[in-house]
Amino acid sequence: MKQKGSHLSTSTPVPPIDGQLSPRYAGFTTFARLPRIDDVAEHDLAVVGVPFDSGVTFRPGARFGPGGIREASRLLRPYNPALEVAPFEAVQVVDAGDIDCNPFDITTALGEIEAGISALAKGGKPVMVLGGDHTIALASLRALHREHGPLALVHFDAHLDTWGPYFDTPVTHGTPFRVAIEEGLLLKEHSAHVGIRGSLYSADDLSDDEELGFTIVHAREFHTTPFTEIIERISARIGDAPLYISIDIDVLDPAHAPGTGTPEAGGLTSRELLELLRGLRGKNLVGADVVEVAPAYDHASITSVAASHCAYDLVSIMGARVASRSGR
Ligand SMILES: N=C(N)NCCCC(=O)O
Ligand SMILES: [Zn+2]
Ligand SMILES: [Zn+2]
Repeated sequence: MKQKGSHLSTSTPVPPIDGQLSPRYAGFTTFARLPRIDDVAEHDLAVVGVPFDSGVTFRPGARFGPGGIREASRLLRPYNPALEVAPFEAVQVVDAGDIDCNPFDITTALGEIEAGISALAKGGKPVMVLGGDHTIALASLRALHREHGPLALVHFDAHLDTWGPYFDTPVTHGTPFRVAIEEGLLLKEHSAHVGIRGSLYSADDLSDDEELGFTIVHAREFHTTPFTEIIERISARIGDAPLYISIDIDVLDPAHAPGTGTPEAGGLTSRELLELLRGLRGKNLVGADVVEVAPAYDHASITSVAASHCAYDLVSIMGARVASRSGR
């Protein structure tokens, strides 16, 4: 059924469905009730789901992350006061649906995900990826590296994800950033992990990570270091490089994100994470992901709501940059 409030437009961006015309809990589920990619002639920024979780080492279920995040995103309103932008007004943001990827073969799936993201990013268009487990970040970095060359990375996570192979399998959700460094996808001196905590396999995990070139903002530093200083440190690290932000939702404390596969106590609050993202406004953000949302372990959509709000801020930052670059 054609939805009230949906329409095809030519000159101005097609906005999300208006909650005053069609209740926010009604109709087809797209991110923030945006138009689907097929509903518009062209897009400036795409949101895409990657329902893949064959790389997990503990609880499965992140394949249902895109659906959970989209459902929670119905509540989003068109104006983002924290960033002072109306992200869907100046540029055409679309929901590109989900990338079909093989659940039984990680290498095949990564190729499919990379191809899907590449198609959406062609010409340097920013992409907002909804995971999926953290394995998919590797495909996303490969795709965006093709467009932009080596990228700065800000990686929000409880885990380093620079471990080596598990069961002789080199690419899993515990390894994407090691492989990304090895493939030359990242600018080492401009990359950082934020929110790291929890038990490790050995003390070497930290020194191995340092040898790969990352810097770490540990979760416990949030107790001892002023928040603005942390933002400045991350911001200085990135500089003007093309930036990719990867958010593993388990960077949040399990109280703020119970719906995830490898939870670790002692994490960030959702307010802290959102403020960190907002501190990166104005950066050359070319792509981002929110991963590891596993709705089966969630309660009252706490995790999906947090993830959808992170994605909204990331879309706001990317959209504002596209708009200012094209004089819109
Ligand atoms: N990327 C996430 N969420 N977790 C990685 C955990 C890998 C491990 O426990 O060995
Ligand atoms: Zn993690
Ligand atoms: Zn991770």
